[in-house]
Amino acid sequence: MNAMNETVEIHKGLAGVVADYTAISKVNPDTNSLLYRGYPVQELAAGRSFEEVALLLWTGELPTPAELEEFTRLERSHRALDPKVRAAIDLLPATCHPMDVGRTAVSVLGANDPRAEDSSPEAELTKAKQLFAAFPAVVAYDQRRRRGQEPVPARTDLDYAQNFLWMTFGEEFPEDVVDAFRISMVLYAEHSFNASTFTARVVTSTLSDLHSAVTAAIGALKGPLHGGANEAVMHTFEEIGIHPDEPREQAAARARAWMEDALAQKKKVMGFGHRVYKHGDSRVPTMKAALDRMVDHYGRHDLMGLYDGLEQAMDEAKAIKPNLDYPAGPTYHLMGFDTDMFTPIFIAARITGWTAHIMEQRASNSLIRPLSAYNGPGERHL
Ligand SMILES: CC(=O)SCCNC(=O)CCNC(=O)[C@H](O)C(C)(C)COP(=O)(O)OP(=O)(O)OC[C@H]1O[C@@H](n2cnc3c(N)ncnc32)[C@H](O)[C@@H]1OP(=O)(O)O
Ligand SMILES: O=C([O-])CC(=O)C(=O)O
Repeated sequence: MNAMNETVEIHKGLAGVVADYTAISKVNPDTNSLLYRGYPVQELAAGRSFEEVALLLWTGELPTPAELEEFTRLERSHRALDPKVRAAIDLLPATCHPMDVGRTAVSVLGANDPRAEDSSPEAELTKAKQLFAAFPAVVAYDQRRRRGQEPVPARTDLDYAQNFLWMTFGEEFPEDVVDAFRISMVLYAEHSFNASTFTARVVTSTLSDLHSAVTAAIGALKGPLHGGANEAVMHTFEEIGIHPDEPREQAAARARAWMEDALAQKKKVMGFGHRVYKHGDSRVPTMKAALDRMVDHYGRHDLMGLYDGLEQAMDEAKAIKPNLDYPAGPTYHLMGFDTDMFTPIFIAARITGWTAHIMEQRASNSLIRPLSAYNGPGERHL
């Protein structure tokens, strides 16, 4: 049988392909920078709330005090766990991955939204805001039910980051911990045409609805080559062995040995490497600084030993740098999140970027449908 092999240039994984314009963010690997609507992400992480950053991504501008107040009111009034979502989650086994819970929750929210099929710009923005407000309760409820704990009702006197931690743990956290969490949300919010955002745009390009696009994006985020890497980082630390009282240098030495062995076996180590950044992820220094503060806060220098040991050994062997998932994973661990809740936290952050892209795609739509080159059997007949 003759195989057909069309000779065309293939862009495997769409690497290097520019698929469209976007005005939402600019990832620049040459200057190692990331701009949200023109603002450096480090500046936003230093001084802006996650609520302000969400509005910036959706509307293109930072909100006026009045706009922020209006959004704050709406966001705080949509924080409670929807009973229909709770009922759907309760039907899922505690053995399923929390990303499956997040995906199901968004799907249920969409099915119950009376404006699900209304894709006018006003309806889309409202749906984006409501999803932003509703999702933390899903993460909080899921972690608590897996631990056999009762849910903690949302509070309207706390900001987004404070309330997220409150609903998850039923306690108020010190300011530096809340700040590290807020910073992680800002850094995770948006990153141009990454795999999950592109998925959301593909779904939107068929003129499907916002919740369908976000549900699909969650599926793409789950994989360890994308968002799933933040929890995989913690699994690596666990495999190496976490010993809270171990001196930093000793932990570093064990981590180095583990990495040398992993690379000798040609393993991919999650939390390192990036499709676009080849000299380091623009967001890592800010997230690493937040992690350093958490390590001091919780007195867990053993974790920095593991962190440094892996990073140094990877750098020496392959010059591959950490991505945002590398410092984010241990940061969430120190705050007390269960490891498999890390990627659902990423959903909560990226809902902003995804929905901004859904609105942008819809405003200037063209069906996303690339071509393929055929390399199967030549024509044959029964
Ligand atoms: C928020 C985010 O989503 S950030 C990304 C999170 N994902 C991860 O951390 C997963 C681990 N990293 C990876 O798998 C990759 O670096 C990716 C998928 C992120 C980017 O990959 P690509 O741009 O396609 O690069 P590719 O996978 O081809 O790697 C190029 C080379 O570097 C190596 N490499 C890249 N990343 C890693 C890694 N994490 N561990 C070991 N080797 C690696 C590859 O094995 C390959 O080596 P080779 O040329 O000898 O075969
Ligand atoms: O841009 C990417 O390919 C992955 C990433 O870092 C992100 O989505 O934040």
